[in-house]
Amino acid sequence: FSVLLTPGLYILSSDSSDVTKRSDLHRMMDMTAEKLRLIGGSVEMVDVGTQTLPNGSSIALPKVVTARFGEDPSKRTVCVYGHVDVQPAKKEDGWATDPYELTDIDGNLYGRGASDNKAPVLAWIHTVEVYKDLPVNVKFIIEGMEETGSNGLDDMIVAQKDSFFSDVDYIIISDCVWLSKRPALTYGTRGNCYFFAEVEGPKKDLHSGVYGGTVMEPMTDLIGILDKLISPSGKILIPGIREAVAHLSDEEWKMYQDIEFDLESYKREIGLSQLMYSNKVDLLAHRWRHPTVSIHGIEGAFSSPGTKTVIPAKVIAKFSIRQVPNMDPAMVEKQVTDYLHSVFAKRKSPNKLNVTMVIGAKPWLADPKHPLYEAGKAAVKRVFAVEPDLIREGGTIPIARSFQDVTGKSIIMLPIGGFDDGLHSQNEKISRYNYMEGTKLFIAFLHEVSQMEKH
Ligand SMILES: CC(C)C[C@H](NC(=O)CN)C(=O)O
Repeated sequence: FSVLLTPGLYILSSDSSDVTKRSDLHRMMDMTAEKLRLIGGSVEMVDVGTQTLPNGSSIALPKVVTARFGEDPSKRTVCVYGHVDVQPAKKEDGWATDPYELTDIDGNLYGRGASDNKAPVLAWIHTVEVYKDLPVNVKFIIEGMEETGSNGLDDMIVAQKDSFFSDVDYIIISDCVWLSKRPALTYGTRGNCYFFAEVEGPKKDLHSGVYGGTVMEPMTDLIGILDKLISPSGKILIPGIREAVAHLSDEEWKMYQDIEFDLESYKREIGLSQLMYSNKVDLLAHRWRHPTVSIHGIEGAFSSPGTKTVIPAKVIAKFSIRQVPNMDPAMVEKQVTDYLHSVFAKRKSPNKLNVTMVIGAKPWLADPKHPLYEAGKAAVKRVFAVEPDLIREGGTIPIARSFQDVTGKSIIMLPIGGFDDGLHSQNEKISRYNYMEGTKLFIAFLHEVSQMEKH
């Protein structure tokens, strides 16, 4: 994947959610391991088992790549986590360029996974490569299933807690972006509970002219229950969800208040004239530390151009709920399942509803007063000559909380992606500036960590 930063070259479509692309994902892990070996790492590819597909069959999960550089007991040891799988992307989604051909336009490198998370992983590899004498020991753990919930990684961490992780002092994650043009350090992420809600009716699709009006349609049922998840003003309607949310403390409110963030530029960036909240603190709080429901798509629905007049026999809605302290995915699974069944029952439909939670990732929160964040601030000041923003992230790094709970190590998130990188969207990119200065930031950060007192 060193091809990532060579414009005009093919980037592997390492889409972890599309099982037909699994061979590309396996190649991606092999190339990652090879790159780490080439620069002198002791590399292992850890088998994390298989994945069971909805049809009951199973396929191999991509191996997790671990690497070690240096074993000097007098130095601190950091572990860098990253992922080289990506979200789905098709040119027809509205990309200006082929998502799998890296394209350099005006200093921006466009391609799926450019910012999330291939360039940051590569920047870490280059960091290790350029140091003649690393000031700290560096370990890597690079996975290929982050975008579908880090399947298999939890068990691996538990299994290697007393081996791979035993000498690790700190864990560093660079899988997020700045809030604005100002560099940032991230101390919290939301979790994610991802659901499939399937409504199944007739044994096959039906002609809506011939059968319409005589059957209760699965799509109508599905849209009806989806509409009961969240109100137009963003109030989650599932009983129990809002009650679990931790209160926003005065200290946190003040931190948000002090962050420079311009709502007008935010509107411009996403192309909207109105937001859900019109003041900065409310907006940031709802982006970072309140739950939300997002409806992502409906499998089985007619979605091509044109006018097919069908009644789909079976439709599966995909939606997710971002998790914040003190929500618990197991509890959320029960709340959502019970609620949707009760709403569906009121429709008195003969169709069948099946609700399953396919990802249950917890939120993560660190103490931004930990000395690791002082090291981060010093590194940002050295490279960018400004103080970083201390921010939370609305997205999810599924494994962050397990790293914290299982290994007990302190974590810092050190983003290098730009606020407008378009993660998961059309025309994802990373700028050459962020990539180059970001690499310098990592180099400076390792130096700062080597100067820290051990915690
Ligand atoms: C559980 C999600 C699919 C994880 C995903 N993570 C990221 O985008 C970070 N690279 C998310 O949607 O937040």
